Amino acid sequence: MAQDAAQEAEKGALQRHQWRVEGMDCPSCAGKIRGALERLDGVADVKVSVMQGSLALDLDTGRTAPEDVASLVERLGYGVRRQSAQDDAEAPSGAGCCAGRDHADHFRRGDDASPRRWHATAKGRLVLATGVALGVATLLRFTVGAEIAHWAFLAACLIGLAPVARRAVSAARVGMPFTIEMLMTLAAGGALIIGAAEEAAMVVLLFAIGEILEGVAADRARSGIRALADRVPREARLEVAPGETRTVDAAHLAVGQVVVVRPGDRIPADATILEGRSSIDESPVTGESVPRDRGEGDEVFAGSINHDGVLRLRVARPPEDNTIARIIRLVEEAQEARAPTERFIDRFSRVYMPAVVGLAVLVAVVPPLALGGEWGEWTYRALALLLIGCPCALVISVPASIASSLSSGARHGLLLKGGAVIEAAARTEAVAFDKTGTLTEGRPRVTDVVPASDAVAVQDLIALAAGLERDASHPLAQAVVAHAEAQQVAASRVSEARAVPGQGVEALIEGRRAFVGAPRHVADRGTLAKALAARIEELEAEGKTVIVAVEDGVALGAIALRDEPRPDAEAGVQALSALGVRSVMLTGDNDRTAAAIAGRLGIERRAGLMPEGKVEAIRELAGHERTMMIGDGINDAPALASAQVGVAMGSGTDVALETADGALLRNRVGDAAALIRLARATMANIRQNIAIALGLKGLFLVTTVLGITGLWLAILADTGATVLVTLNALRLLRFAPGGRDSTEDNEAVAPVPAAN
Ligand SMILES: Nc1ncnc2c1ncn2[C@@H]1O[C@H](COP(=O)(O)OP(=O)(O)OP(=O)(O)O)[C@@H](O)[C@H]1O
Ligand SMILES: [Zn+2]
Repeated sequence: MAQDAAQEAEKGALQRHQWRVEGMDCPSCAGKIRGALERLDGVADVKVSVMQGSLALDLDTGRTAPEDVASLVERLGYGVRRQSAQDDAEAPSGAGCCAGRDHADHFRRGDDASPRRWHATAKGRLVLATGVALGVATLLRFTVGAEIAHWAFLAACLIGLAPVARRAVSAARVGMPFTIEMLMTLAAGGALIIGAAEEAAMVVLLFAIGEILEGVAADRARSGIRALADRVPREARLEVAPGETRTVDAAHLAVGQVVVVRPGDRIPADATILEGRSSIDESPVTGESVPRDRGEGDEVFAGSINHDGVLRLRVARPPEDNTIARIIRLVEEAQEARAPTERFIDRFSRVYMPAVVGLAVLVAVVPPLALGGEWGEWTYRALALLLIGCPCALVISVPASIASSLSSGARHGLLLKGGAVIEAAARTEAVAFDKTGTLTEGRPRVTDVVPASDAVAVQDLIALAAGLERDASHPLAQAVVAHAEAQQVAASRVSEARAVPGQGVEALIEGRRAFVGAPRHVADRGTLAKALAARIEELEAEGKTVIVAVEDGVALGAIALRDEPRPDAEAGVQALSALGVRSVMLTGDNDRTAAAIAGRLGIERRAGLMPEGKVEAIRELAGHERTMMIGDGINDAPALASAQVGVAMGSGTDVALETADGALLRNRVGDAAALIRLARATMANIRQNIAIALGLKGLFLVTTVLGITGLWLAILADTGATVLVTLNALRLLRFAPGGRDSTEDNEAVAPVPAAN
């Protein structure tokens, strides 16, 4: 307790500060910044996000000034701009486009993240300058002669090397001697000293080009997800008076405001329809390409396209909390979440760099001393080895694949929260589906009403059931109430209604005890006539769910309901078994009903499960098979959490987006298989990338020590590997959930024409 208080007091001195950082291309950049800042006095909880280009940390300004943080980041070679401070006069007045409204505007516009033309960046100018100098030097060699050209090459090398060396020294001064910049500086500097100026200049140029290419690749993966934000229109037609609208900035809409959306326009905010009916294309948000019919009271997502009707909408969420904004945020966060493989690579490269430097020293020293080798020759080989120690390709191999994969998935409504989840999903052996709302539409309808005897009127049976179910939220309850309304039967008055999870509803009706619910739970509460029981079994064998209404210890009759399987449920289960993945249906429904449905879909079943029983069933499955649980996210959070991977199905439910490991936004059973295929494709891609990176390194390590390849081939191999690895990762952006020949899915990804 006392310790807590002390920590609190200490925390009181710390304040959160944020910056935007430009020029970070890979996790090693983030690592460098994090490492350097963590060594500063009075700094805690440093968060660097490569994808968002942001830096946040807790700072005790008494010990380190915010300006010192910024200047350190600058010295490491990055552009930096103060974003916001919690409460102070230091906030750059008027700096930035939108102080205070940062998030809303940035997620939509992504100005800061949008790539600048490469030649306008510091790195771009460096490449141009070095390239021109190198060209001039080459020209001089063939005209004036080698003597003067040597000095020109030296100049070209120094032009390119100076900023790199500065960054290397800054990093070394804050305790990080082993950086890529340091390797470059040592190698190129050493080459200059042994008189290989021409090659040194070439190496510096190739290194600079490689850095730019890396940045381009990182931007590609980034813009894949940023593009989603552009689907929200910038303008909205705000209703200012009945029948009168004014065009306003959609980023400034507030909850409760009313907007009008014309046919063909995009919807500017997550909203509820007040008036109008239209077919709405939600593909920009959920990836679902079949438009849905929406009317009064329905919710719509920002970014969806309104096809045919004029809609009046009430804004339901502020712009920065729109579903699409949350999806983007989630994917960006996921892109930072490190996979186990990635952590391994990180640790590996931390050992790898010093090891190669050590090897280089040995190569420079041992052969000349022990074997009488020539000093110049072996120094040269050692310098080339230093370049091979650059782990760039290796370091970006995993995150590049994961970033592409997550972007690609998000565009098809397949969300996974990070690399660790992808790894787990790829190894899935069994998928457990919740029945209601996941395998089925979740909209049961009453099909049969069966009174227990002629003494009971159908109307009375419906009235009793509807009275009991009136306030229950279960889909069965809603179906019964809807049926009563359609039949114009007034619900009976009940009191003290109480839902019994997994069983039904109990209540009092004029002082008598009443119940409606599962037939197997009737026994405790009353008697079920033989004939009725037999009829119930028949109905259940048809795949219907039957509930029984009991009053005063006597079952008055049964109501059968049917919940249709989703149209692609059977195909979805088949797609999974084509991947070698077993499917199991979990349900609270009775076994006969479950068997009828499972038989149609070709899926295994566990029926009659109470809510806690589902969790147990998952634990048991997950105990001997890697299990993915797919549920509608509404009340199966514990079951989702018990599986290796918990995936929520259904677009827009907050629970789905926030609590599960992943989500299928398109309400398609087939997307379970698509998710696993994407995860497997990603893992295969990662393995290829590691093989490319390590393979090329290994190859050139050997050829360098043997003296077959020299300095510039070493750096070319490094740049080449980096480019290959990123290009390979970008292939994942072309993933099609329905398989290679699915054209329909490609349409869903195609850019939709802007509405305004
Ligand atoms: N409000 C209710 N009215 C009538 N019956 C109910 C109600 N709630 C539960 N039941 C009965 O209990 C059974 C199990 O309900 P539970 O909510 O556990 O499963 P479910 O959500 O309907 O199905 P699934 O497990 O497939 O998603 C239902 O099939 C039904 O017979
Ligand atoms: Zn890098």
